[in-house]
Amino acid sequence: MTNAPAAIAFDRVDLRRGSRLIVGGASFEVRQGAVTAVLGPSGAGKSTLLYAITGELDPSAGRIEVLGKPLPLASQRELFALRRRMGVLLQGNGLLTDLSVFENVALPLRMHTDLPEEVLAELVVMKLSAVGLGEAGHLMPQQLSGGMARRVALARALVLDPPVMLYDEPLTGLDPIACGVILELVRNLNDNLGMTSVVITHHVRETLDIADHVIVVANAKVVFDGSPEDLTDTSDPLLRQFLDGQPDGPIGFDYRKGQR
Ligand SMILES: Nc1ncnc2c1ncn2[C@@H]1O[C@H](COP(=O)(O)OP(=O)(O)OP(=O)(O)O)[C@@H](O)[C@H]1O
Repeated sequence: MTNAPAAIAFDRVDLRRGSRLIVGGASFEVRQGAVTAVLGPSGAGKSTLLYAITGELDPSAGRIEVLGKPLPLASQRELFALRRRMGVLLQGNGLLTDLSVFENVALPLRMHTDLPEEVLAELVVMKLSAVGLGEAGHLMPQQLSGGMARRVALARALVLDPPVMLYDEPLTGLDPIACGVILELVRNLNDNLGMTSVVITHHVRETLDIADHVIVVANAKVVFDGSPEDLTDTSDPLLRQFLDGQPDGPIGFDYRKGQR
């Protein structure tokens, strides 16, 4: 796994919002085929990294490469083509409440392909089955539990067979059992569909169990880049504060205008 080529590479990347540096000098690689967890305290810049990967936020310095393409891309057309190759599961599920589960999952296929209806239906049912909801196509979003809705959103993110899946806080609002189901799906889908996965999360312990590789962002920097085992065993005071959930330590929680 560690010798697999990089699906995503950051080289000394600075990300700003206005003049404010959110993440500075970030260098790391996401290996093809791996599940990479991006961890860090609230407001550290994890979602900002995701926006940089999807090309929604251009770096103010450094180089980003995604699936062999250096960002920013030359045209909107190229950017849309790249985005089609990235499945994104956002914090809210973003299901359309007036469409059935089937139609929600079918939406990207209807927008981006001209597949005949029977092929489209087969693909939708296949993806719903992959998340354990093969017989739920007729339900409306209001009839779903939180965990089921998250799985429908996942099926929709997967329906165009993206080589890369990006998950932003996929466990928010779910009970421990539903969290376990989602994390198991992340791992199994990654392996069975031959994908590369990036999981941004606050759920440190649970996610370390399924991750191959971990990046920790804190104090506007990448402060750890390594294996889950090395993170768990670390004696670094900043990482220990984060892992053990201690309120006092090297990680600052104050918002300061113009700095981090
Ligand atoms: N569009 C924006 N304009 C200005 N500042 C922003 C914008 N989006 C995020 N920020 C700031 O960037 C910082 C990092 O935010 P980000 O959402 O990346 O953190 P995070 O680590 O994902 O946090 P959380 O875990 O709470 O979701 C925050 O201080 C936030 O206020």
